[in-house]
Amino acid sequence: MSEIIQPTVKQGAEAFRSGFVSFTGRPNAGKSTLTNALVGQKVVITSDKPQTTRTVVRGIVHRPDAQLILVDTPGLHRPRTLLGERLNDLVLTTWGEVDVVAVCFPCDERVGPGDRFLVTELAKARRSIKVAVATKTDLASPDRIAEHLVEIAALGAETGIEWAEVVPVSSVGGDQVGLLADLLVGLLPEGPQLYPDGDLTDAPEEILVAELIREAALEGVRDELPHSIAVVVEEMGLREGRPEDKPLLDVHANLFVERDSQKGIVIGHRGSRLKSVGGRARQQIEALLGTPVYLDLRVKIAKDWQRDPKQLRRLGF
Ligand SMILES: Nc1nc2c(ncn2[C@@H]2O[C@H](COP(=O)(O)OP(=O)(O)OP(=O)(O)O)[C@@H](O)[C@H]2O)c(=O)[nH]1
Repeated sequence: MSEIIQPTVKQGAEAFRSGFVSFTGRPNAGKSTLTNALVGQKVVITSDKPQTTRTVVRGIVHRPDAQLILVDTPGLHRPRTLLGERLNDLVLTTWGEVDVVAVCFPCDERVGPGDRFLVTELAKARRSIKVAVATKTDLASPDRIAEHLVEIAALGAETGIEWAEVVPVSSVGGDQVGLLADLLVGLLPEGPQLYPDGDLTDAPEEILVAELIREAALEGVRDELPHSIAVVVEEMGLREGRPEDKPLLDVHANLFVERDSQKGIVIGHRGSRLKSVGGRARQQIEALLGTPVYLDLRVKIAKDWQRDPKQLRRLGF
């Protein structure tokens, strides 16, 4: 899935364009949902818990005239843990490498200090073109959207950023998503196709599967617990000796929490919660990979892993 093929330049009246776009914005701004809406399939997980995104995952939009590679970054925030610092570093590095940075400002929230912090940092990344996206327009009145666009323009002026475009969209309603794709393509440099037709992401399957399990585990948990959950796929492979028309994919995964008390919550009364998490995750994995799945999911404690460099490495950060 992840191989980069030899560049081929597609022929046509208009030159083919290709490049990288990074969505950024405060936690919960709708970046992951927008990535999936543009790709047309779920390639990154989403949730209503802030700071869901931890890895840089790429979604790939294939068009006859262009290839748009979307880089989904964690939300930038004032770091409180070592994990927080690592995630912020990842964001700053990404901004220096992409062609376009698109900042998401959710319409159901005012432009605020969190946005100002982020945009002030972004202004330092001089190389990339900047676009503003007003997300979640389905949650706001036309008047509120208009006001929001004015606030976004003012923030640009205040921080010295010149927005190449300011685009209102609703990923859930599918509103203006196509227009946003057109505008982004227009900002990309001319270049060859970078990924094979049909590839929608270059994240390894183990990562996608771990993320789907984490997404299922995040549903219904509160407070600090979402941040304490990490999932690692230890082993994944087709079970041997199965008939060719009845394959079964074995997935062995560990779900880490930071404390004993959290383990109890995740497992639930007599394992009920873990069972439903496993069931939901299994359905999503089967939908993604198109094979029946046997999911062996175990809960383990990695004490205070968010603050421990050794544990962070082990969990892939
Ligand atoms: N109504 C509505 N909800 C949306 C829209 N886009 C995203 N959401 C919701 O907003 C929440 C956050 O969306 P995500 O896409 O996970 O946000 P994110 O910016 O990637 O979040 P982090 O990974 O935490 O930084 C989820 O509950 C989404 O369903 C939209 O266009 N309309």
